[in-house]
Amino acid sequence: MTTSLAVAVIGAAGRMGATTCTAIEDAADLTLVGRYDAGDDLGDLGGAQVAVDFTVPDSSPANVKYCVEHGVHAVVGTTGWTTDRLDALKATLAEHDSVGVLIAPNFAIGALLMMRFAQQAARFYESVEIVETHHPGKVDAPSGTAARTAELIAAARAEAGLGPVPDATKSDPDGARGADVSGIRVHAQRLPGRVAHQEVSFGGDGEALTLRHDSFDRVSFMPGVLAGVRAVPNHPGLTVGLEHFLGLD
Ligand SMILES: NC(=O)C1=CN([C@@H]2O[C@H](COP(=O)(O)OP(=O)(O)OC[C@H]3O[C@@H](n4cnc5c(N)ncnc54)[C@H](O)[C@@H]3O)[C@@H](O)[C@H]2O)C=CC1
Ligand SMILES: O=C(O)C1=N[C@H](C(=O)O)C[C@H](O)C1
Repeated sequence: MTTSLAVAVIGAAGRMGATTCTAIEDAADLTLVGRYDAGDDLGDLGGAQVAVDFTVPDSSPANVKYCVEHGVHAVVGTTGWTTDRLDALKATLAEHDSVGVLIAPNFAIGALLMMRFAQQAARFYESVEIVETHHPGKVDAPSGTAARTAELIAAARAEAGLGPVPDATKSDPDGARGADVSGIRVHAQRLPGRVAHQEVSFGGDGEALTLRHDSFDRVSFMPGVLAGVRAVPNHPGLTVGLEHFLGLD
């Protein structure tokens, strides 16, 4: 007989939280034991073995700390995990070494593949830029996915001995060239009708390579979220990136 994994959702009233609650309810091997949103006391998290956090960047670290301190594994989709926040979480996890936390900038399988392909292509091209497009309700820019893609590309470029991306711009008072993330230009668009989209454009002598991923619906994130929920109890400590649970590393 297989036992069901008890799961709580934090941020349950939000766009991703609500979709996640439905996906858990529809999964035969998972039981939704708690829905929490802003202002709720997390209490014993309904007896959850795993909590999923889709809240806001400034709330997520405290929620995840609470989970770890209560022996509950966590799957985190919320963005905004700076190095300082990750370091603080690692310190908490060091005191609770049987607990696992997965922080995933993007749960969509195609987005993970796009990031991996971008990492592979990076060393072959002199120039690269990223354009991310999201719904106007998104509170952070650039997206966690774009920031992570830029960091992966920057690391691959450095390893290949590539210098800075050529750019003759001398005057840009309004920031038309976008954000500089680890030396990679990132541009963010916010448009109604969009969910989550990213294009990585590489340029070389007389050629271009464009990698594009589109999430047209939040259900695109659910197979990844559920894979993370099922795997995280077997991965104590901190894992950043769902790819590490999918054999993509
Ligand atoms: N990793 C991934 O694949 C994805 C990540 N995201 C990220 O997930 C986060 C949430 O996105 P959405 O659902 O679109 O936002 P949303 O604004 O629709 O939902 C956030 C929810 O969190 C609640 N909340 C705020 N503070 C809270 C607290 N302290 N405790 C409990 N609940 C709290 C809000 O009331 C709201 O219901 C964002 O950081 C977004 O970038 C979104 C989509 C996919
Ligand atoms: O806020 C969103 O919607 C999304 N957030 C994540 C991000 O910032 O990368 C993942 C996905 O892009 C959707």
